[in-house]
Amino acid sequence: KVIIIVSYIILSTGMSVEVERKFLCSADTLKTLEEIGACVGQRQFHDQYFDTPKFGLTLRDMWLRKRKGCWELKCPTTVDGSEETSGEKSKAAGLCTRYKEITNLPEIQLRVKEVIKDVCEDSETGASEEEEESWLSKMNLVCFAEFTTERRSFTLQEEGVQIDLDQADFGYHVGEIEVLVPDGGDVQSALEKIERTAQKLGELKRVEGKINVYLRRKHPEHYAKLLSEHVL
Ligand SMILES: Cc1ncc(C[n+]2csc(CCOP(=O)(O)OP(=O)(O)OP(=O)(O)O)c2C)c(N)n1
Repeated sequence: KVIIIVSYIILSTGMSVEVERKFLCSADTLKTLEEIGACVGQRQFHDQYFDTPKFGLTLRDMWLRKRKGCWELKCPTTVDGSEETSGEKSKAAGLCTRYKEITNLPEIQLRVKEVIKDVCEDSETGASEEEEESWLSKMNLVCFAEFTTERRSFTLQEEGVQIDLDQADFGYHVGEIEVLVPDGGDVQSALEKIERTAQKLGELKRVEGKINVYLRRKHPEHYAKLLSEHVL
């Protein structure tokens, strides 16, 4: 009983669903955005992505990342049985991705361990700062991608969405319309907000995300495998 309660507490923290649509930000889109949106900030961050040497996480569509000292794990929303409803099978839903975003380190470690248990050493994972890097080696996780992004963020207040314009240091830029839905929240309404925002911004061309392009350029074999396994 205690184990069930503890698991429930762990699983109910640091979790939300990120619904987003990536687009090519043309000069026209930027002009429209500056007219109808409010700029809410500009920042720079460095991302490091981790996986096992045989890519045991990303081949299962799980993306472990460290950004500004914080850990994040993005994994498919279908993992926990929260399948999309028929109402979401729209054109708008097809243009968006939705991933469970976990930011609670003990839970990230639990999920990662579940997926790559075959390669883990038989020892406890530590959450203290000194032990932080040791959990990576215990789970045989190495950094396979890192880059810095310059991000400008806008908001359309009436929709409650965030629009990020990213310039990555390996020479790639991309825009994204994003809504963060709290665990158990309304994904359908997030999709509708994104669709209305996209319509306001004009004709949006669909493009790949930064890590996709990074992998295509720096790890072409793994990128090809992710395509053939239908992860990307
Ligand atoms: C079109 C498409 N893109 C990515 C994936 C896989 N995938 C899911 S999460 C993910 C990791 C990258 O997540 P993303 O949201 O693109 O990162 P970023 O651009 O930095 O935005 P932020 O996290 O700051 O909001 C990937 C590759 C997919 N299956 N299909």
